[in-house]
Amino acid sequence: MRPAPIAVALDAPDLETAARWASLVTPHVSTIKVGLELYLRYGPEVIASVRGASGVDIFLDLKLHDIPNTVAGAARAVGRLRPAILTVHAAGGPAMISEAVQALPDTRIAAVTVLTSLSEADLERIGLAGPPGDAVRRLAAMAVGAGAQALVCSPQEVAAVRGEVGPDITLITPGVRPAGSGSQDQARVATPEQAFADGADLLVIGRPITGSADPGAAAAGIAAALRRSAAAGDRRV
Ligand SMILES: O=C(O)c1cc(=O)[nH]c(=O)n1[C@@H]1O[C@H](COP(=O)(O)O)[C@@H](O)[C@H]1O
Repeated sequence: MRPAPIAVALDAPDLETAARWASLVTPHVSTIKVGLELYLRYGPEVIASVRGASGVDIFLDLKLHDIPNTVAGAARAVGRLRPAILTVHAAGGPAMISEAVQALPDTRIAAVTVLTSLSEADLERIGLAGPPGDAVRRLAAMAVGAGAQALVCSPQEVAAVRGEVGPDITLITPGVRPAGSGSQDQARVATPEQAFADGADLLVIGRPITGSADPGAAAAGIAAALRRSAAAGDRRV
């Protein structure tokens, strides 16, 4: 059985916990995500620890955001870790995105549009007044024009973004919460089934899996729910 299109966010305080979560979930999911907490504490060695002997894809979520030359150098610096996906902030602009893409030809550069933790009220305070979907679509089109092969947006916008950028761009959605789970610090959320039905290619899920008493069973349960959705033909795009 193919692993489900889920990236488990290993937002762990220590390497042992991250490696344990990784070994529990990798039979069920395609991807594991290493973010700032682990990478800043342990550096590149964390990747080998969580990858283990598995063939799981590594999603390195560093959300790079700086001038183009600095981001190009940072992207080259992580190239030897062979991440399948590396994030940059779309708001860094087209030249920055393009430099990251050129620096790492074998990695999918994913541009983060509008963080899923931000509400419409937050966006107004930042100076992006209007529905979040408008800013997400603008940033998505700009990022793809600059060469990004993947985008990060909330599941609430994924169908609109798919309409904007077409079928060939990988759409990644955090802000995923199984029915009955609390949204915590996420503002724009939907269920895994909804995100998948609306066209997400990869669902980023952290605490609903890693905060469960049995992360392996939680990952397997969500993977099975996605398989049922796919079998029922629920995917609309
Ligand atoms: O780039 C990301 O992965 C990301 C972008 C975004 O807009 N929102 C977002 O939550 N994320 C990441 O997705 C994960 C979500 O984790 P949970 O909220 O625990 O499911 C975290 O590791 C975040 O860093």
